[in-house]
Amino acid sequence: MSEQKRDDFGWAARTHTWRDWTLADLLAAKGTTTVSLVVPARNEAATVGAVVTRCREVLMETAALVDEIVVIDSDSTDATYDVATDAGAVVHRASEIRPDLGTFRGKGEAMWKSLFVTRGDVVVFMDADLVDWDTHFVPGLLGPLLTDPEVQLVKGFYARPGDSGPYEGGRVTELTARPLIALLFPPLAGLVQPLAGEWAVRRDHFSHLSVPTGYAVEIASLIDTWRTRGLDAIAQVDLGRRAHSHQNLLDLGAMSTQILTAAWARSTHSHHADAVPLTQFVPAAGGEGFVPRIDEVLVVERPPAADLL
Ligand SMILES: O=c1ccn([C@@H]2O[C@H](COP(=O)(O)OP(=O)(O)O[C@H]3O[C@H](CO)[C@@H](O)[C@H](O)[C@H]3O)[C@@H](O)[C@H]2O)c(=O)[nH]1
Ligand SMILES: O=C(O)[C@H](O)COP(=O)(O)O
Repeated sequence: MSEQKRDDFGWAARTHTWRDWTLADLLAAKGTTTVSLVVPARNEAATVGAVVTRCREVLMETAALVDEIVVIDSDSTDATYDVATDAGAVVHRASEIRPDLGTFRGKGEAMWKSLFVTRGDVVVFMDADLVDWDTHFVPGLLGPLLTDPEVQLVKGFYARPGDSGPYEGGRVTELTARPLIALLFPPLAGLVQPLAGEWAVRRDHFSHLSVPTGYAVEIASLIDTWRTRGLDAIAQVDLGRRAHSHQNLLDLGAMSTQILTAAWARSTHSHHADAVPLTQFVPAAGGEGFVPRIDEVLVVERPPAADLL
């Protein structure tokens, strides 16, 4: 396979490593800019405590880079709320934020709702299920935003050590996101991890975007940022390595459906229903043969939060 680049749309110029900035550089560049770290979490009692504690100690107490750490509890049925509170985060239940706006399941919903309870000029998102990561993720993501006023959104990328070696992007990334980008949004093809949950964005920009309530929040934000602000508004930063807990393949099918729907809506087509019926096949009771299982995958989008603040 040829590794020659046909057209990288200038991604080399907007690709950085977290080592490009020291903490001292970033603290100086931060000035009066405020930073919120937002962690959407659904049933992450096992890992959210370490994410909050380590970020609080290193990024709030040792260095004043982050002004608040907010966990958005996304309909958890485990002890996520209490564990995150004990670790020192401000914790909100997504369903209790702006109850007048109703509530939907999903990660994008938690992130959209975070705009109503945080105050940072810059919002950094980080998954709660990280098991191999470090606190430099946050300064790394802030680097381009604090030093280049044109940048609106910064994606993290990393090696993802796994069964098929360190260079795969993840199953949905390789089987849905990359082919989709190649077909419909080729200028975004230079993104190493388009679905990374570790990314940062200016509040003023994110609050003007329509936000899918589920897992399409990442792909939608990238497409909409490129369309409204141009490619120079996006940067990506190598954060080293990261491992997380894995969903089963059938659940990733629902994630792919949400991503495809959001991309479809942003292509020349549009989709108006709130859910897409996804047929999957599971073993029949008794173990003989397979039966269809139809999952109504939620694909609702929230309007720009700026209209509702
Ligand atoms: O309804 C939900 C589902 C998930 N999460 C949280 O969102 C984060 C990421 O969820 P996860 O299910 O671990 O996602 P992945 O399978 O790892 O999916 C990857 O790809 C998704 C699609 O772009 C991104 O949204 C994810 O951040 C990214 O890690 C975790 O903290 C979850 O607890 C919620 O807050 N609410
Ligand atoms: O980024 C992805 O493609 C999804 O998070 C799935 O990742 P996984 O295949 O490593 O579970």
